[in-house]
Amino acid sequence: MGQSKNKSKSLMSQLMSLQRKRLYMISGLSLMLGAAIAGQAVLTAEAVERIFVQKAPISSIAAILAILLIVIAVRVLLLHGNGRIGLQMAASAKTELRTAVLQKLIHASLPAALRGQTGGKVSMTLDAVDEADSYFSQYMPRMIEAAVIPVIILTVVFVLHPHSGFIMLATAPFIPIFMVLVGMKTKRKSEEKFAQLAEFSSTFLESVQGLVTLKLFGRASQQQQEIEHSSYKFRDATMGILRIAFTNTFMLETIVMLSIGIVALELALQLLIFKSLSFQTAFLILLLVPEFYSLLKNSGTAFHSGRTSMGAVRKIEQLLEDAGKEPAAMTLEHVEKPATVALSPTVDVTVEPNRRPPVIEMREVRFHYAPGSFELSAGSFKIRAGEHIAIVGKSGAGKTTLLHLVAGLLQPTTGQVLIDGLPLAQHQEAAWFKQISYITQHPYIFASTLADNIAIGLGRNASRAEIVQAAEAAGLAAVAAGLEQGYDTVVGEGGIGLSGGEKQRLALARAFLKKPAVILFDEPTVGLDLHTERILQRSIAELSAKATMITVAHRLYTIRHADCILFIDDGKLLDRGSHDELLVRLPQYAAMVNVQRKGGSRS
Ligand SMILES: Nc1ncnc2c1ncn2[C@@H]1O[C@H](COP(=O)(O)OP(=O)(O)OP(=O)(O)O)[C@@H](O)[C@H]1O
Repeated sequence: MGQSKNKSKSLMSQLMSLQRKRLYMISGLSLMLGAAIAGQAVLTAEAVERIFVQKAPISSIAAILAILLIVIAVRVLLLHGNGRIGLQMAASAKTELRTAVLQKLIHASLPAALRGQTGGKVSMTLDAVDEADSYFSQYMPRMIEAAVIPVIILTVVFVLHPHSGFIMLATAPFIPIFMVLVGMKTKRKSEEKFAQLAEFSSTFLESVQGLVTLKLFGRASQQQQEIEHSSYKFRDATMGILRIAFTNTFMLETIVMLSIGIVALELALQLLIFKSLSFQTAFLILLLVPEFYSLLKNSGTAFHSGRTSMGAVRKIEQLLEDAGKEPAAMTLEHVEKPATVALSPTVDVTVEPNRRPPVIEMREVRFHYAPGSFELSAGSFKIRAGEHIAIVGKSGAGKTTLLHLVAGLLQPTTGQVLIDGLPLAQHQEAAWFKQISYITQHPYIFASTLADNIAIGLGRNASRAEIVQAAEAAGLAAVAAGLEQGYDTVVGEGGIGLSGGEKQRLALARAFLKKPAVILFDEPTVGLDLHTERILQRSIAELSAKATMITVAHRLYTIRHADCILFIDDGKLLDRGSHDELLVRLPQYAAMVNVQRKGGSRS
């Protein structure tokens, strides 16, 4: 807890150190502002003295009034300047924060990226970062003003009339003491509020995404209640903060009023009873005292919003810490999408990979997601360059986990994955991802045109000719031809939907553009129509002709044609070898093949 508090400070202080120049500027402007406030009071007192006490004609104070107007204008400009710098600080700090959050999320390891709820992360990235605004736009400028200007005012008052100065000095600390007490409570409440907001956003997002499923299972109204409940909790947390804010303002006003009253009473006594003070001095002090307390009061209000912001920053920091907990694996940014099916003998186009396929070696690899949970023990084996490997085993055996270890999306708990003899962790992440295509069962389609979605396969801008060529090789050209705007049709969210087979062809087209040296392929478990399956089979065969291919295989065809089959059972690599070898020496494999044959799996 104590440690996390320090870390919160360090994130804030990191942000503050980036703003050092602006903080100096605010300090400088605040000094001038203090001088302007004192000057305005002096000039006003002088003018009032001349007109009302000395009964001088208005014309005699024309010069004073003119200077007073200039001083007021300067004061307004200085205030405006401080406000602007505050806003600039907030804008740049928010950019830093948002960039940090997005970078962390993008570069998080697979388990870290999947941890937590999407809606919560979205609300954190957008709302919590926005909430940090007031720390920079309000809290810091007001705090600097409160540290500089009251000192100037106090000095003037002490010079004029030390008694009033002592009263101000004695009453002023009540404001910061009160602020600290309230602030502590506000920060905790603010953290609560963000937890509630994250929960509310997650519930809402889940409900929208799973609306069809919820309706089909008759859970729509129950989910509605959950949203309602979640929104009430968020409302209560917000109201809790507002309640503190209102109480805070009321208490501050009371303290300020009492303090001004005490100084005014003392001035009146000195002026009327003891006659130890001139009207001009008393009036000047009376003008400065409200300025003094109003600055402290403003800093009190700013302190409240500053604490709220700190709660938000603390939440962001937690998110950053969570996302950074697994330094292990590489990022998801280059992960490719799905496709289907197995090898086919009809290869008629040569796809030259970007690089020579590497030798992949597993050395005593073990992995677990969390201590005590599922453990994968993959042992040691080598995948030769250009070899076609099938990973087989029951559902939940650990096939996808093994694929992710090879891809570098997960890092072994013990042991190593070596690429061309060098540990994967020592390879440049971007360079490694450039070599691989990961074709999952559920390719992600971005809300953009079909052409843009294919072009993702290439790190640079792909030409239309390259896109069309890749689409043709993946059997997607016919799909594009059927669309009204062809390759410029918007697909994904907000555009037209694509069928499962079309999505897989799109994923393949991306891979054709990329020309990977290693293809990781999570074969679809669901059947596709024969035509689609043939197209995909041919495309994948073409793509893998000169690449290393590792398939989580479900089809007997794929399994039988693999150079080597890895059989995994309950997290253990039981055996590896060719189809014929395993049939003879591994009864579990023979049993699985038997089941597949009986099940009529295409072979
Ligand atoms: N992110 C995760 N955190 C914790 N456990 C996980 C995670 N992902 C998978 N597991 C667990 O690891 C085990 C292996 O999962 P994996 O996805 O590798 O199996 P699989 O053989 O690919 O299964 P399937 O064929 O059904 O896709 C399962 O028990 C699963 O519950």
